[in-house]
Amino acid sequence: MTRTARVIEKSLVDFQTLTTLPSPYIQPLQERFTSDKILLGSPVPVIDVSNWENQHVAREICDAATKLGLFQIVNHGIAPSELKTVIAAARGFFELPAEERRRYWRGSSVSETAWLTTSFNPYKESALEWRDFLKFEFLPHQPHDFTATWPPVCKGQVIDHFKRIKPITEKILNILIKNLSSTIDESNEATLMGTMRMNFNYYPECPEPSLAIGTGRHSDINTLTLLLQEGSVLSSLYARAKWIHVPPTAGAIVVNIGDVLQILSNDRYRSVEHCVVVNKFCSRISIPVFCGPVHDSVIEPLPKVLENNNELARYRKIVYSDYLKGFFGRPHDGKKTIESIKLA
Ligand SMILES: O=C(O)CCC(=O)C(=O)O
Ligand SMILES: [Fe+2]
Repeated sequence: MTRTARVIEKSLVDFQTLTTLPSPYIQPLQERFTSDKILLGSPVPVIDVSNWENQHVAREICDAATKLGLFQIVNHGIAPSELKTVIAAARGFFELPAEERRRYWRGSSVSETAWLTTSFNPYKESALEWRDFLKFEFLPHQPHDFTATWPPVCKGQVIDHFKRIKPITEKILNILIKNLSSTIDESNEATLMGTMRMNFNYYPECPEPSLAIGTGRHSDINTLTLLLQEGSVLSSLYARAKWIHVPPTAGAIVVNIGDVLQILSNDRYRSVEHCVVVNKFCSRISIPVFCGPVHDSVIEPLPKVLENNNELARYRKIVYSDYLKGFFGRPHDGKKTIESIKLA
């Protein structure tokens, strides 16, 4: 058995007494995050969504989706105490004894819709990511009791968080699609929001953070991600232009545009490349909720967008399950997946 194989059989959380970074986690120089790569003075928009009907709010959302592909929302209606509860539930899971956590290990999880793993794609990566994650899937056509096998330590909080996030996701998607002179209807609903997935991402303290990466550069491939994050400047999310810090802000939710919205809008909206840096002294939790297509959706620019603007599709059509295979078949690698279906 190789050293990499041994490492990925257990969670990072079980390595906590290390003083140096194990070699499988050492990133090549060009992927390490150094301060000269950070763009200062270019703040991520923070949008107050206390009144969804306000035209100004819609304009700010569409503007941010067009320019950076990422923004934060505040006054969204989820109380700070409710957000803290779901973060605490995630920590509760990663603090369970190893043998309890192992029951959910990918490939042998006691649940078909919740599983734990480490890094992103450990068998394809030349350097591993410094992160464990527990994924929960809300897919159509599940038996009504599909959450029964989820970890009792966090199950209730995951269900509650999902119920609170879902209507916010729908409101943002409605605004973005309306701005394309289109509407959400039976023809596109399953593509825009047929599935929801939630991660508990856990980034433990890292002995040599400057050599590691928490989550490698990528854009999310779904439609829209609503992410709850804790952290600090040195253990946090960064998004591209150069790299812009996405400051953890109490009560705020990060919204990021995924590839499917970029494709559907024929490049009007931009999916945003992002990555996560890790820290020597504090661990970090983030909880993204990924809203996306059902697997058999055909992804292509919306006919209305092409028609209204008299333009040609910039992407070839693709069934979402094939798009997923492309993304999950390689390490995190910037925007390679969307580039692979771009028409010349
Ligand atoms: O931890 C974060 O802030 C972001 C994680 C992320 O990009 C992802 O899970 O897709
Ligand atoms: Fe992401």
